[in-house]
Amino acid sequence: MLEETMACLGCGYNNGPDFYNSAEEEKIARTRNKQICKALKEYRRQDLRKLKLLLLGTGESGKSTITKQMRIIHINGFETRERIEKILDIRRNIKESMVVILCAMHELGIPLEHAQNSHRMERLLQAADTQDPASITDDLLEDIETLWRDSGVQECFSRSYEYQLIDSAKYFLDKLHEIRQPDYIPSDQDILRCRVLTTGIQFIEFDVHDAGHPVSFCVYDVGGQRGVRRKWIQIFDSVAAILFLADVSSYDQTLREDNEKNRFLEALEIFEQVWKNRFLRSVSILLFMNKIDILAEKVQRGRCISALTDRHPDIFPNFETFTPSSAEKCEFTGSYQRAEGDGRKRRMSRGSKSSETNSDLVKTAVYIKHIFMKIVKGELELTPTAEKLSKDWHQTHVCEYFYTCAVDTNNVQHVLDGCRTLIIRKHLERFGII
Ligand SMILES: Nc1nc2c(ncn2[C@@H]2O[C@H](COP(=O)(O)OP(=O)(O)OP(=O)(O)O)[C@@H](O)[C@H]2O)c(=O)[nH]1
Ligand SMILES: [Mg+2]
Repeated sequence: MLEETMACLGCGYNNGPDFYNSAEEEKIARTRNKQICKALKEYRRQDLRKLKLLLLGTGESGKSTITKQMRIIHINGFETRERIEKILDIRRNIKESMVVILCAMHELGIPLEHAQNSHRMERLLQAADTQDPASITDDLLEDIETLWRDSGVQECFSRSYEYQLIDSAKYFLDKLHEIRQPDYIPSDQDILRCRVLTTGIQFIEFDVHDAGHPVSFCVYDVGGQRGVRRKWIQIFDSVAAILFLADVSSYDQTLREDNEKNRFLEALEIFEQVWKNRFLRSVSILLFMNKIDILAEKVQRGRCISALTDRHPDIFPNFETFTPSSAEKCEFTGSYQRAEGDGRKRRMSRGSKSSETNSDLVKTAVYIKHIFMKIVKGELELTPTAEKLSKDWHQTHVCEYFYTCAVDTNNVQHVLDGCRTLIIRKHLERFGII
Protein backbone atom coordinates (compact mmCIF):
# COMPACT_ATOMS: atom_id res chain seq x y z
CA MET A 1 0.00 0.00 0.00
CA LEU A 2 2.74 2.42 1.01
CA GLU A 3 4.72 1.52 -2.12
CA GLU A 4 1.67 2.17 -4.34
CA THR A 5 1.09 5.52 -2.68
CA MET A 6 4.71 6.53 -3.19
CA ALA A 7 4.55 5.50 -6.86
CA CYS A 8 1.41 7.57 -7.40
CA LEU A 9 3.22 10.56 -5.96
CA GLY A 10 5.95 10.04 -8.56
CA CYS A 11 8.67 9.52 -6.03
CA GLY A 12 9.17 5.80 -6.21
CA TYR A 13 8.82 2.68 -8.22
CA ASN A 14 6.00 2.05 -10.75
CA ASN A 15 5.48 -1.57 -11.77
CA GLY A 16 3.42 -0.80 -14.90
CA PRO A 17 4.78 -2.62 -17.99
CA ASP A 18 5.73 0.40 -20.18
CA PHE A 19 6.83 2.85 -17.56
CA TYR A 20 10.62 2.39 -17.80
CA ASN A 21 12.87 2.65 -20.85
CA SER A 22 15.10 -0.20 -19.77
CA ALA A 23 15.40 -2.98 -17.23
CA GLU A 24 18.33 -1.11 -15.70
CA GLU A 25 16.18 2.00 -15.12
CA GLU A 26 13.47 -0.14 -13.52
CA LYS A 27 16.02 -1.74 -11.21
CA ILE A 28 17.30 1.67 -10.06
CA ALA A 29 13.73 2.86 -9.40
CA ARG A 30 12.91 -0.32 -7.49
CA THR A 31 15.99 0.13 -5.25
CA ARG A 32 15.19 3.78 -4.67
CA ASN A 33 11.60 2.92 -3.80
CA LYS A 34 12.73 0.38 -1.21
CA GLN A 35 15.06 2.96 0.34
CA ILE A 36 12.25 5.52 0.62
CA CYS A 37 9.85 2.98 2.15
CA LYS A 38 12.49 1.91 4.65
CA ALA A 39 13.18 5.52 5.61
CA LEU A 40 9.47 6.20 6.04
CA LYS A 41 8.97 3.13 8.20
CA GLU A 42 11.93 4.16 10.33
CA TYR A 43 10.56 7.70 10.60
CA ARG A 44 7.18 6.33 11.73
CA ARG A 45 8.89 4.01 14.23
CA GLN A 46 10.91 6.93 15.63
CA ASP A 47 7.84 9.15 15.67
CA LEU A 48 5.90 6.56 17.67
CA ARG A 49 8.79 6.42 20.09
CA LYS A 50 8.64 10.18 20.65
CA LEU A 51 5.68 10.70 22.92
CA LYS A 52 4.02 14.07 22.74
CA LEU A 53 2.52 15.30 26.00
CA LEU A 54 0.42 18.42 26.44
CA LEU A 55 0.09 20.39 29.64
CA LEU A 56 -3.34 21.98 29.81
CA GLY A 57 -5.24 23.83 32.53
CA THR A 58 -6.39 27.33 33.45
CA GLY A 59 -3.98 30.22 34.16
CA GLU A 60 -1.66 29.78 37.17
CA SER A 61 -2.65 26.13 37.64
CA GLY A 62 1.03 25.08 37.61
CA LYS A 63 1.76 23.91 34.02
CA SER A 64 5.07 25.74 33.61
CA THR A 65 6.11 24.65 37.09
CA ILE A 66 5.69 21.01 36.01
CA THR A 67 7.89 21.61 32.93
CA LYS A 68 10.55 23.14 35.20
CA GLN A 69 10.35 20.00 37.37
CA MET A 70 10.83 17.86 34.25
CA ARG A 71 14.00 19.83 33.49
CA ILE A 72 15.23 19.23 37.05
CA ILE A 73 14.32 15.53 37.04
CA HIS A 74 15.06 14.48 33.45
CA ILE A 75 17.46 17.07 32.04
CA ASN A 76 20.33 18.61 33.91
CA GLY A 77 18.32 21.30 35.64
CA PHE A 78 19.36 24.94 35.40
CA GLU A 79 22.82 26.31 34.64
CA THR A 80 24.24 29.19 36.69
CA ARG A 81 23.73 31.54 33.73
CA GLU A 82 19.99 30.69 33.61
CA ARG A 83 19.69 31.07 37.37
CA ILE A 84 21.22 34.54 37.22
CA GLU A 85 18.87 35.48 34.38
CA LYS A 86 15.94 34.52 36.63
CA ILE A 87 16.88 37.14 39.25
CA LEU A 88 15.15 39.81 37.21
CA ASP A 89 11.87 37.86 37.09
CA ILE A 90 12.10 37.21 40.83
CA ARG A 91 12.62 40.93 41.50
CA ARG A 92 9.64 41.68 39.27
CA ASN A 93 7.51 39.15 41.23
CA ILE A 94 8.52 40.93 44.46
CA LYS A 95 7.82 44.44 43.23
CA GLU A 96 4.50 43.49 41.61
CA SER A 97 3.38 41.58 44.71
CA MET A 98 3.97 44.53 47.03
CA VAL A 99 2.33 46.97 44.59
CA VAL A 100 -0.75 44.70 44.43
CA ILE A 101 -0.93 44.47 48.25
CA LEU A 102 -0.58 48.26 48.65
CA CYS A 103 -3.34 48.91 46.09
CA ALA A 104 -5.55 46.36 47.87
CA MET A 105 -4.91 48.16 51.21
CA HIS A 106 -6.34 51.27 49.61
CA GLU A 107 -9.38 49.36 48.24
CA LEU A 108 -10.05 47.49 51.49
CA GLY A 109 -9.42 50.55 53.70
CA ILE A 110 -6.56 48.97 55.66
CA PRO A 111 -4.11 51.56 57.06
CA LEU A 112 -0.35 51.13 57.53
CA GLU A 113 0.71 50.29 61.08
CA HIS A 114 3.58 52.80 60.97
CA ALA A 115 2.75 56.19 59.46
CA GLN A 116 6.46 56.72 58.71
CA ASN A 117 6.18 53.91 56.11
CA SER A 118 3.85 56.01 53.97
CA HIS A 119 6.71 57.68 52.05
CA ARG A 120 8.01 54.19 51.17
CA MET A 121 4.52 53.27 50.00
CA GLU A 122 4.32 56.40 47.80
CA ARG A 123 7.76 55.78 46.30
CA LEU A 124 6.79 52.26 45.34
CA LEU A 125 3.42 53.25 43.89
CA GLN A 126 5.15 55.91 41.77
CA ALA A 127 7.41 53.22 40.29
CA ALA A 128 4.49 50.78 39.87
CA ASP A 129 3.91 51.22 36.13
CA THR A 130 7.57 51.39 35.10
CA GLN A 131 8.56 48.21 33.27
CA ASP A 132 12.24 49.17 33.13
CA PRO A 133 14.14 46.55 35.20
CA ALA A 134 16.53 49.30 36.33
CA SER A 135 13.60 50.81 38.27
CA ILE A 136 13.82 47.91 40.76
CA THR A 137 16.70 49.46 42.65
CA ASP A 138 18.15 48.20 45.90
CA ASP A 139 16.56 51.18 47.68
CA LEU A 140 13.17 50.11 46.34
CA LEU A 141 13.74 46.52 47.55
CA GLU A 142 14.71 47.89 50.98
CA ASP A 143 11.42 49.84 51.07
CA ILE A 144 9.55 46.64 50.21
CA GLU A 145 11.36 44.70 52.93
CA THR A 146 10.38 47.31 55.52
CA LEU A 147 6.79 47.50 54.28
CA TRP A 148 6.47 43.69 54.46
CA ARG A 149 7.11 43.89 58.22
CA ASP A 150 4.26 46.42 58.68
CA SER A 151 1.26 44.73 60.33
CA GLY A 152 -1.17 46.63 58.07
CA VAL A 153 0.52 45.07 55.02
CA GLN A 154 0.37 41.66 56.72
CA GLU A 155 -3.34 42.08 57.48
CA CYS A 156 -4.01 42.92 53.85
CA PHE A 157 -1.91 39.95 52.72
CA SER A 158 -4.04 37.63 54.88
CA ARG A 159 -7.05 38.69 52.76
CA SER A 160 -5.32 38.04 49.44
CA TYR A 161 -8.16 35.77 48.26
CA GLU A 162 -10.11 39.04 47.78
CA TYR A 163 -7.74 40.33 45.10
CA GLN A 164 -5.23 38.94 42.59
CA LEU A 165 -1.89 38.11 44.18
CA ILE A 166 0.59 35.50 42.91
CA ASP A 167 0.97 32.35 45.01
CA SER A 168 4.66 32.92 45.59
CA ALA A 169 4.34 36.44 47.03
CA LYS A 170 4.95 35.39 50.64
CA TYR A 171 7.73 32.98 49.66
CA PHE A 172 9.78 35.73 47.98
CA LEU A 173 8.89 38.57 50.37
CA ASP A 174 9.95 36.40 53.32
CA LYS A 175 13.37 35.83 51.77
CA LEU A 176 13.85 39.28 50.31
CA HIS A 177 16.85 39.96 52.51
CA GLU A 178 18.70 37.01 50.94
CA ILE A 179 17.56 37.95 47.42
CA ARG A 180 18.95 41.48 47.85
CA GLN A 181 22.48 40.20 48.43
CA PRO A 182 24.89 40.85 45.51
CA ASP A 183 26.03 37.20 45.44
CA TYR A 184 22.48 35.80 45.43
CA ILE A 185 21.96 32.88 43.03
CA PRO A 186 18.39 31.49 42.80
CA SER A 187 17.96 27.92 44.07
CA ASP A 188 15.81 25.30 42.29
CA GLN A 189 12.97 26.12 44.68
CA ASP A 190 13.27 29.86 43.85
CA ILE A 191 13.04 29.04 40.14
CA LEU A 192 10.03 26.79 40.71
CA ARG A 193 8.30 29.54 42.66
CA CYS A 194 9.05 32.30 40.15
CA ARG A 195 5.91 33.27 38.22
CA VAL A 196 6.11 34.20 34.54
CA LEU A 197 2.90 34.09 32.52
CA THR A 198 3.07 31.84 29.43
CA THR A 199 1.67 33.41 26.27
CA GLY A 200 3.05 31.29 23.41
CA ILE A 201 3.67 27.57 22.98
CA GLN A 202 6.84 26.24 24.63
CA PHE A 203 8.24 22.72 24.63
CA ILE A 204 10.99 20.63 26.14
CA GLU A 205 12.34 17.26 24.99
CA PHE A 206 14.03 14.54 27.01
CA ASP A 207 14.68 10.79 27.02
CA VAL A 208 13.62 8.45 29.80
CA HIS A 209 14.50 4.77 30.24
CA ASP A 210 11.42 2.62 30.58
CA ALA A 211 11.92 -1.12 31.15
CA GLY A 212 15.48 -0.70 29.85
CA HIS A 213 14.46 1.05 26.60
CA PRO A 214 14.95 4.77 25.91
CA VAL A 215 11.70 6.65 25.25
CA SER A 216 11.69 10.25 24.02
CA PHE A 217 9.17 12.71 25.37
CA CYS A 218 8.25 16.08 23.93
CA VAL A 219 6.25 18.14 26.40
CA TYR A 220 4.26 21.19 25.28
CA ASP A 221 3.44 23.98 27.71
CA VAL A 222 0.83 26.55 26.72
CA GLY A 223 -0.76 29.60 28.34
CA GLY A 224 -3.90 28.83 30.33
CA GLN A 225 -5.60 32.21 30.57
CA ARG A 226 -8.75 32.69 28.50
CA GLY A 227 -7.18 34.82 25.74
CA VAL A 228 -4.47 32.27 24.87
CA ARG A 229 -6.47 29.02 25.09
CA ARG A 230 -7.40 29.12 21.39
CA LYS A 231 -3.77 28.14 20.67
CA TRP A 232 -4.32 24.75 22.33
CA ILE A 233 -5.92 23.20 19.24
CA GLN A 234 -2.69 23.69 17.24
CA ILE A 235 -0.97 21.03 19.28
CA PHE A 236 -3.75 18.45 19.66
CA ASP A 237 -2.44 16.37 16.74
CA SER A 238 -0.85 12.98 17.59
CA VAL A 239 -0.80 13.58 21.32
CA ALA A 240 0.06 10.61 23.55
CA ALA A 241 -1.41 12.08 26.73
CA ILE A 242 -2.63 15.27 28.34
CA LEU A 243 -1.50 16.35 31.75
CA PHE A 244 -4.38 18.49 32.98
CA LEU A 245 -3.45 20.77 35.86
CA ALA A 246 -6.23 21.92 38.19
CA ASP A 247 -5.57 24.25 41.12
CA VAL A 248 -7.63 22.60 43.87
CA SER A 249 -6.96 25.44 46.29
CA SER A 250 -8.61 28.06 44.07
CA TYR A 251 -12.21 27.67 45.26
CA ASP A 252 -12.14 31.00 47.15
CA GLN A 253 -10.58 33.02 44.30
CA THR A 254 -11.80 34.64 41.10
CA LEU A 255 -10.06 34.58 37.73
CA ARG A 256 -7.36 37.13 37.07
CA GLU A 257 -8.93 37.78 33.64
CA ASP A 258 -12.56 37.87 34.93
CA ASN A 259 -13.22 39.06 38.47
CA GLU A 260 -16.74 37.65 38.42
CA LYS A 261 -15.78 34.04 37.71
CA ASN A 262 -14.76 31.54 40.38
CA ARG A 263 -11.37 30.00 39.52
CA PHE A 264 -12.25 26.49 40.57
CA LEU A 265 -15.52 26.46 38.60
CA GLU A 266 -13.57 27.63 35.53
CA ALA A 267 -11.08 24.78 36.03
CA LEU A 268 -13.93 22.24 36.20
CA GLU A 269 -15.53 23.64 33.03
CA ILE A 270 -12.27 23.60 31.07
CA PHE A 271 -11.58 20.06 32.27
CA GLU A 272 -15.02 19.01 31.02
CA GLN A 273 -14.35 20.61 27.62
CA VAL A 274 -11.02 18.82 27.30
CA TRP A 275 -12.46 15.50 28.47
CA LYS A 276 -15.32 15.66 25.96
CA ASN A 277 -13.32 17.11 23.06
CA ARG A 278 -13.74 14.88 20.02
CA PHE A 279 -10.15 15.46 18.84
CA LEU A 280 -8.93 14.01 22.12
CA ARG A 281 -11.24 11.00 22.28
CA SER A 282 -8.48 8.43 22.29
CA VAL A 283 -6.00 10.43 24.36
CA SER A 284 -5.36 9.54 28.02
CA ILE A 285 -5.95 12.40 30.41
CA LEU A 286 -3.85 12.56 33.55
CA LEU A 287 -5.48 14.92 36.01
CA PHE A 288 -3.04 16.63 38.38
CA MET A 289 -5.05 17.99 41.32
CA ASN A 290 -2.42 20.56 42.13
CA LYS A 291 -1.45 22.93 44.96
CA ILE A 292 -2.38 20.54 47.77
CA ASP A 293 0.06 22.47 50.01
CA ILE A 294 -1.93 25.69 49.54
CA LEU A 295 -5.17 23.74 50.00
CA ALA A 296 -3.83 22.51 53.36
CA GLU A 297 -2.95 26.06 54.47
CA LYS A 298 -6.38 27.35 53.50
CA VAL A 299 -8.26 24.57 55.30
CA GLN A 300 -6.08 25.13 58.37
CA ARG A 301 -6.97 28.85 58.33
CA GLY A 302 -10.67 27.94 58.14
CA ARG A 303 -11.08 29.01 54.51
CA CYS A 304 -12.97 25.92 53.47
CA ILE A 305 -14.80 25.04 50.27
CA SER A 306 -18.29 25.21 51.86
CA ALA A 307 -18.82 28.86 50.79
CA LEU A 308 -18.66 27.61 47.17
CA THR A 309 -20.57 24.36 47.73
CA ASP A 310 -23.38 26.27 49.51
CA ARG A 311 -23.64 28.68 46.57
CA HIS A 312 -23.85 25.88 43.96
CA PRO A 313 -25.59 22.89 45.57
CA ASP A 314 -26.50 21.55 42.10
CA ILE A 315 -22.80 21.12 41.25
CA PHE A 316 -21.50 20.43 44.75
CA PRO A 317 -24.12 18.44 46.68
CA ASN A 318 -23.76 16.99 50.19
CA PHE A 319 -20.33 18.36 51.08
CA GLU A 320 -21.19 18.59 54.80
CA THR A 321 -22.16 14.92 55.05
CA PHE A 322 -19.48 13.62 52.69
CA THR A 323 -17.16 10.96 54.15
CA PRO A 324 -14.17 9.60 52.24
CA SER A 325 -13.51 5.86 52.34
CA SER A 326 -10.43 4.53 54.19
CA ALA A 327 -8.71 3.78 50.88
CA GLU A 328 -9.36 7.34 49.66
CA LYS A 329 -8.02 8.76 52.91
CA CYS A 330 -4.82 6.70 52.59
CA GLU A 331 -4.40 7.67 48.96
CA PHE A 332 -4.54 11.40 49.71
CA THR A 333 -2.51 11.25 52.91
CA GLY A 334 0.28 9.35 51.13
CA SER A 335 0.57 12.04 48.43
CA TYR A 336 0.30 14.88 50.91
CA GLN A 337 2.95 13.55 53.25
CA ARG A 338 5.34 13.00 50.36
CA ALA A 339 4.72 16.60 49.28
CA GLU A 340 5.08 18.17 52.69
CA GLY A 341 8.14 16.35 53.97
CA ASP A 342 8.94 15.13 57.44
CA GLY A 343 8.24 18.36 59.35
CA ARG A 344 4.62 18.50 58.23
CA LYS A 345 4.23 14.75 58.72
CA ARG A 346 5.16 15.10 62.36
CA ARG A 347 2.72 17.98 62.85
CA MET A 348 -0.09 16.00 61.20
CA SER A 349 0.26 13.04 63.52
CA ARG A 350 0.55 15.19 66.67
CA GLY A 351 -2.29 16.35 68.94
CA SER A 352 -6.03 16.49 68.32
CA LYS A 353 -6.10 19.91 66.65
CA SER A 354 -3.77 18.94 63.82
CA SER A 355 -5.55 15.64 63.24
CA GLU A 356 -8.89 17.50 63.06
CA THR A 357 -7.42 19.87 60.49
CA ASN A 358 -6.07 16.92 58.66
CA SER A 359 -9.48 15.24 58.41
CA ASP A 360 -11.03 18.43 56.97
CA LEU A 361 -8.22 18.61 54.46
CA VAL A 362 -8.64 14.97 53.43
CA LYS A 363 -12.39 15.41 53.18
CA THR A 364 -12.03 18.49 50.94
CA ALA A 365 -9.38 16.93 48.68
CA VAL A 366 -11.30 13.67 48.20
CA TYR A 367 -14.58 15.54 47.68
CA ILE A 368 -12.91 17.58 44.91
CA LYS A 369 -11.67 14.36 43.34
CA HIS A 370 -15.26 13.01 43.35
CA ILE A 371 -16.47 16.12 41.50
CA PHE A 372 -13.85 15.62 38.75
CA MET A 373 -14.66 11.91 38.52
CA LYS A 374 -18.38 12.70 38.16
CA ILE A 375 -17.49 14.72 35.07
CA VAL A 376 -15.39 11.81 33.79
CA LYS A 377 -18.28 9.38 34.24
CA GLY A 378 -20.78 11.76 32.67
CA GLU A 379 -22.68 12.10 35.99
CA LEU A 380 -22.13 15.87 36.13
CA GLU A 381 -22.53 18.20 33.16
CA LEU A 382 -21.51 21.83 33.61
CA THR A 383 -21.69 23.14 30.05
CA PRO A 384 -24.88 22.07 28.23
CA THR A 385 -23.23 22.58 24.82
CA ALA A 386 -20.49 20.08 25.60
CA GLU A 387 -20.66 16.88 23.55
CA LYS A 388 -22.65 13.97 24.97
CA LEU A 389 -20.62 10.92 25.90
CA SER A 390 -21.28 7.86 23.77
CA LYS A 391 -21.73 4.47 25.45
CA ASP A 392 -18.27 3.14 24.52
CA TRP A 393 -16.47 6.36 25.52
CA HIS A 394 -14.47 4.82 28.33
CA GLN A 395 -13.07 1.99 26.22
CA THR A 396 -10.50 4.29 24.64
CA HIS A 397 -10.62 7.34 26.87
CA VAL A 398 -8.97 7.08 30.27
CA CYS A 399 -8.60 9.56 33.08
CA GLU A 400 -6.23 8.91 35.96
CA TYR A 401 -5.89 11.39 38.80
CA PHE A 402 -2.98 12.38 41.07
CA TYR A 403 -2.73 14.73 44.05
CA THR A 404 0.23 17.02 43.38
CA CYS A 405 2.33 19.83 44.73
CA ALA A 406 4.14 21.13 41.65
CA VAL A 407 6.82 22.98 43.64
CA ASP A 408 7.87 19.75 45.40
CA THR A 409 10.35 17.72 43.37
CA ASN A 410 9.85 14.47 45.35
CA ASN A 411 6.11 14.55 44.88
CA VAL A 412 6.35 15.38 41.16
CA GLN A 413 9.01 12.71 40.54
CA HIS A 414 6.81 10.09 42.20
CA VAL A 415 3.77 11.15 40.17
CA LEU A 416 5.71 11.29 36.88
CA ASP A 417 7.10 7.79 37.49
CA GLY A 418 3.54 6.57 37.92
CA CYS A 419 2.35 8.36 34.78
CA ARG A 420 5.18 7.23 32.52
CA THR A 421 4.35 3.55 32.28
CA LEU A 422 0.68 4.33 31.84
CA ILE A 423 1.36 6.82 29.03
CA ILE A 424 3.66 4.43 27.17
CA ARG A 425 1.29 1.47 27.52
CA LYS A 426 -1.74 3.45 26.31
CA HIS A 427 0.26 4.91 23.41
CA LEU A 428 1.44 1.48 22.25
CA GLU A 429 -2.07 0.03 22.60
CA ARG A 430 -3.50 2.89 20.57
CA PHE A 431 -1.14 2.26 17.65
CA GLY A 432 -1.68 -1.48 17.82
CA ILE A 433 1.88 -2.20 18.92
CA ILE A 434 0.83 -4.18 22.01
N1 LIG B 1 2.74 26.58 46.67
C1 LIG B 1 2.55 26.11 45.42
N2 LIG B 1 2.73 26.93 44.39
C2 LIG B 1 2.55 26.43 43.15
C3 LIG B 1 2.18 25.08 42.91
N3 LIG B 1 2.09 24.90 41.57
C4 LIG B 1 2.40 26.08 41.00
N4 LIG B 1 2.67 27.00 41.95
C5 LIG B 1 3.01 28.42 41.76
O1 LIG B 1 1.92 29.00 41.06
C6 LIG B 1 2.37 30.01 40.18
C7 LIG B 1 1.80 29.76 38.80
O2 LIG B 1 2.36 28.58 38.26
P1 LIG B 1 2.68 28.42 36.71
O3 LIG B 1 3.37 27.11 36.55
O4 LIG B 1 3.33 29.64 36.19
O5 LIG B 1 1.19 28.35 36.13
P2 LIG B 1 0.76 28.10 34.61
O6 LIG B 1 -0.32 27.08 34.64
O7 LIG B 1 1.93 27.82 33.76
O8 LIG B 1 0.11 29.52 34.26
P3 LIG B 1 -0.08 30.17 32.79
O9 LIG B 1 1.24 30.23 32.13
O10 LIG B 1 -0.66 31.55 33.07
O11 LIG B 1 -1.08 29.33 32.06
C8 LIG B 1 3.91 29.96 40.23
O12 LIG B 1 4.35 31.01 41.06
C9 LIG B 1 4.22 28.62 40.85
O13 LIG B 1 5.39 28.62 41.63
C10 LIG B 1 1.98 24.23 44.04
O14 LIG B 1 1.63 23.05 43.94
N5 LIG B 1 2.18 24.80 45.27
MG1 LIG C 1 2.77 28.83 32.19
